[in-house]
Amino acid sequence: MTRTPLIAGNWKMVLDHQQGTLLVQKLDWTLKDAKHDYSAVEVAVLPSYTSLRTVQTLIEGDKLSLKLGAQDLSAHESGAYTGEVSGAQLAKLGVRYVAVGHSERRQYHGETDELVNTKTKQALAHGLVPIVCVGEPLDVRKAAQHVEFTVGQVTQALSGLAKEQVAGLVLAYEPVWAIGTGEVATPEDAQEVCAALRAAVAEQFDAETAAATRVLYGGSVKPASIAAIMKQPDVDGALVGGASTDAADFAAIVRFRDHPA
Ligand SMILES: O=C[C@H](O)COP(=O)(O)O
Repeated sequence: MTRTPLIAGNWKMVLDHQQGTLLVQKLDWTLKDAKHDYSAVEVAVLPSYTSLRTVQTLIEGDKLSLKLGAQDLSAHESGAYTGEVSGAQLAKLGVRYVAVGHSERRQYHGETDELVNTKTKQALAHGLVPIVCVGEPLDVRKAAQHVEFTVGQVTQALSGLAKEQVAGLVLAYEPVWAIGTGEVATPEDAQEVCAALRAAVAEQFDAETAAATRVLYGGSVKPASIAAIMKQPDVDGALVGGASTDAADFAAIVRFRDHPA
């Protein structure tokens, strides 16, 4: 089973729509110059809600090959939920990917595994591809409980889904201690957990499903660290935060095949 690598840039709450436009234009030029084959390595950007429309217009108008993603969605279908954005609204805007259960949502907004499961189902119901994020905090890693912890998060996030749905979604392993800290998990750390998550999907669904599901690594990914991470057999891409807000760095990450591991 071949899994197309995915490099997704999560801009978090960093760029406004004008900065986002510039970034996408620079990224597109850089990748065009490098003759990037988007069918060989897929590229997505996840702007803030306020920039989605601008980036979508740019992608559509200039026929860019970048995919559009959102950073979150509401667990509700529609109605009186002030401040929330629904899966239907995102789908209408041409959004393809949506991050669900990012550790910053879990940490600062109290998102539970149950809520992550509901949001995953909402995303799928609207034809969006959820990027389901899991990862252990430092104390769990120190206690060597990281595999059990992240497998538990994935099992609950995927509960009640059909195997066809799981085959099409994306998991992202992001150890909390490596996010925005400059601490990158070693390629072997990333492989250990990504392989365990795939095995957990095989157990919960089946081997064919697990072979199709893409598993990303995230946490201080930089141009210098990506190639070794991508060499790992169970790592199918990266969810990039800080480095995705710099066009040259993000393009270099997308072009990981150009660098020696
Ligand atoms: O969603 C992205 C992750 O939180 C990683 O962020 P970072 O690359 O800034 O560590």
